[in-house]
Amino acid sequence: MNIKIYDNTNDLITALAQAVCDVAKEAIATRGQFNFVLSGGSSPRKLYKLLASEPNKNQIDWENTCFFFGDERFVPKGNSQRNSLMAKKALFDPLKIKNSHIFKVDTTGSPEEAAQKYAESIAAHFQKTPVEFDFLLLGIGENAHTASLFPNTDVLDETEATIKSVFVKEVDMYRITMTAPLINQAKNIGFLVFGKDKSEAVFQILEDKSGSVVQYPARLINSDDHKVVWYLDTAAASRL
Ligand SMILES: O=C1O[C@H](COP(=O)(O)O)[C@@H](O)[C@H](O)[C@H]1O
Repeated sequence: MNIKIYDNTNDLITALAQAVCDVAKEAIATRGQFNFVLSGGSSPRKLYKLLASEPNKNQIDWENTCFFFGDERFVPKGNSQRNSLMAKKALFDPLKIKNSHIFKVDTTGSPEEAAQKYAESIAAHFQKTPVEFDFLLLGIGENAHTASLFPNTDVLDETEATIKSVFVKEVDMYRITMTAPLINQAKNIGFLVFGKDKSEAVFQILEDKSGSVVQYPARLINSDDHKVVWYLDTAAASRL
């Protein structure tokens, strides 16, 4: 298991930003493109702002970077709950990223249609090559969900590497999410987790042997694999 623990959030975010830059450089040098999956919620805001400012912004060739979302809230374009809106403000606008490089979830149809269209746009981008993102960023909730893989939802049983819609009773809304098999195909996965409020979930996911993935969905992400790195601050790691 690959767990990195930092004294404070700033050190954590700085290290994670450097890891993103390193993967981006390697991906662009070898494959000509960096495919970067963003997470939502509030935790990544600081990371996005750091990536969009000196010196990090000059380390990545943004012209050859494409952005995706691990999950999205099924709400209309421009709604303040959208994960893509936070990324727009913190990352895309400051870096003047072209719209054609941002793969957003279109929520104009039904949730099922949104998931299908998103899966199709990703497949079209990768053409005939395997859908393996270069860096896939994740967070967790206090209930151990990751992306929109929430406890006790059917999408946890999905065996196909794809995009699915799911109604999450807990938050009373539809979400569009990458399935665990799709996430696990990524070349590099980074969990960004800080704060004491997440410490119990971190323990349940990484160390506790009781319960199941149905209760702690982030366990579906292969933590044994060296490509998965947990970036924690001491507060989030305090139960380990
Ligand atoms: O619902 C979500 O929550 C998680 C964690 O968010 P945070 O606000 O606690 O950082 C996030 O990773 C996921 O993308 C988001 O949709």
